[in-house]
Amino acid sequence: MKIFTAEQIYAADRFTIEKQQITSDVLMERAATQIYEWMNSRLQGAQVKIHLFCGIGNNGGDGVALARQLHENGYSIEVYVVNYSDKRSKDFLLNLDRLKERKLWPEFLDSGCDFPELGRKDIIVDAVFGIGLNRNPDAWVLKLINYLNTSSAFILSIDIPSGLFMERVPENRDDIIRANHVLSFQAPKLSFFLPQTGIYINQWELLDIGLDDEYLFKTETVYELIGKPEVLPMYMPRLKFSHKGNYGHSFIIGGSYGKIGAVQLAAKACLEIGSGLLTTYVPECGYIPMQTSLPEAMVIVDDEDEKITTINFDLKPTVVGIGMGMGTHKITIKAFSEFLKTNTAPLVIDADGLNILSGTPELLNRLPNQTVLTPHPKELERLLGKWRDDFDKLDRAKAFSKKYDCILIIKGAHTIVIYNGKGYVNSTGNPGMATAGSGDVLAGMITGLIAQGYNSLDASVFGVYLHGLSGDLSVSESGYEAVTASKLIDNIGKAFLELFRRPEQEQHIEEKN
Ligand SMILES: NC(=O)C1=CN([C@@H]2O[C@H](COP(=O)(O)OP(=O)(O)OC[C@H]3O[C@@H](n4cnc5c(N)ncnc54)[C@H](OP(=O)(O)O)[C@@H]3O)[C@@H](O)[C@H]2O)[C@H](O)CC1
Ligand SMILES: [K+]
Repeated sequence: MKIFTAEQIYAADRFTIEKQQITSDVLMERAATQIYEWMNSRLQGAQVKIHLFCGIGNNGGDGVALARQLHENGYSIEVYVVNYSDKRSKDFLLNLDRLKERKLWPEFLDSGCDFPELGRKDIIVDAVFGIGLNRNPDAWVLKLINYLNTSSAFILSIDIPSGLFMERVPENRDDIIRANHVLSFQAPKLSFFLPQTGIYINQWELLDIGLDDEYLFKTETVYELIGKPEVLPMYMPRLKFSHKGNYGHSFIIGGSYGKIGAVQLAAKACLEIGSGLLTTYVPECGYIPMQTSLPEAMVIVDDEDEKITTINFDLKPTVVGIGMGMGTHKITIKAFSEFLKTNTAPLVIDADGLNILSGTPELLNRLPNQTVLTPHPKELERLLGKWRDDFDKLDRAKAFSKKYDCILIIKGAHTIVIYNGKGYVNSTGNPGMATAGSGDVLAGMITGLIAQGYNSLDASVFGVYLHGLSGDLSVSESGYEAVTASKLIDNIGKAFLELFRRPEQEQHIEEKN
């Protein structure tokens, strides 16, 4: 699903208005009706007090139109106009008049006024600012935002929490509405998915206001939210007349004394996701652990017992995954550097492989095209340098990926795969996955997908999605705290099955037919 910028959303509005031969207030009315229906289906006429805080732009206009619909259907409402500017929008004014025609008089809030009393069980509709916010709100508006945040009432934000910018991080953490739920129009907003801005949103949902399909389809976006519809077409079914040689030979290099487990996890995940063959390269101390825990894998050992000192092997891997638990000893750096001189296979680099790269950046020039790098935040910072904020981080990541023609996977609550100036924002996964070895599993999964013939970008996007889905399945079995990297591996198979599971309702209709 595309993630549009504010400019693109405004352009979509104009295109829709022109093509559907409607006025702009029809779009506003559609927006308000969608929110009304969402609220009504949950409240079912309950006599709870609904406080609507409306700005003076179109976000405020949505709020005022919603107030009218709620009132007409018997809900108990209070409307407040947050009078932060004289530049009231045309459709806001139109809807304000419609409210007054019904003898509904909003309370106007200005600097210096007292804020209304809010009950614990009340509902706040936040329609102060939408996607048009372009500067810091005045101090008294920030005070209001703070006041709303400290109330215990449920906050429903329209389109985006007020105070949250579309493309930059707020200066002060307290200047943004902390929404219990956001009802956003047509498309998700990038700020919902970044660590510094996503924290203001507990849950979000999209409402379709009928923006023109042609515009939405044709307009290219930099960011895309990756869900099932995006990954299903990537799936490569297995062929009936195939053998293990068709699914590639993965080669996983890593481990050091006390960290052989990282290779075990990556190797298991690589096999579980479908790699045809797998060889691991570990220090000698890893031989017995690898052979006993993973009988499917072949093992080559280094001459040294505790660390990798040379990477000598006599096989032609389809793909190499390197770095998990490898350490950054001088001699290991030398071995890695020598390996890069001759390697031509596609690469997935994780953990200490990344630390070596950031300490010896000249090695970056030796990476084959489309090498996949899977850094966690600290490793990413070592590669990119300190970023100003999450948006700057994305810009730096795009520039880095372009410079070295590599695929950069920014791991987080919403992992983002960066390549060729684009960002693929993952939608699966959960905080249970913040656990030891989770990254080793991801690196192994991506390696295993490349082995089977997925191109490195698809393998990254699909691998990240399946990894998150395995995490979601693990949580449904054991709760957040008990998710471990091994459980993620156990659920890779179920994640594949889940991809093809149709919603129960759909199955039921088909059975009846
Ligand atoms: N397609 C859709 O998604 C539709 C969405 N709708 C709703 O419209 C808003 C966007 O409305 P807009 O009027 O463009 O913007 P806002 O309501 O967010 O802001 C209004 C104006 O406020 C000014 N502004 C910005 N920042 C500040 C500030 N810190 N202090 C004071 N004033 C500020 C700015 O105007 P300026 O000229 O003064 O810069 C804004 O324009 C969207 O979020 C949806 O809720 C439509 O209803 C239907 C289509
Ligand atoms: K809002």
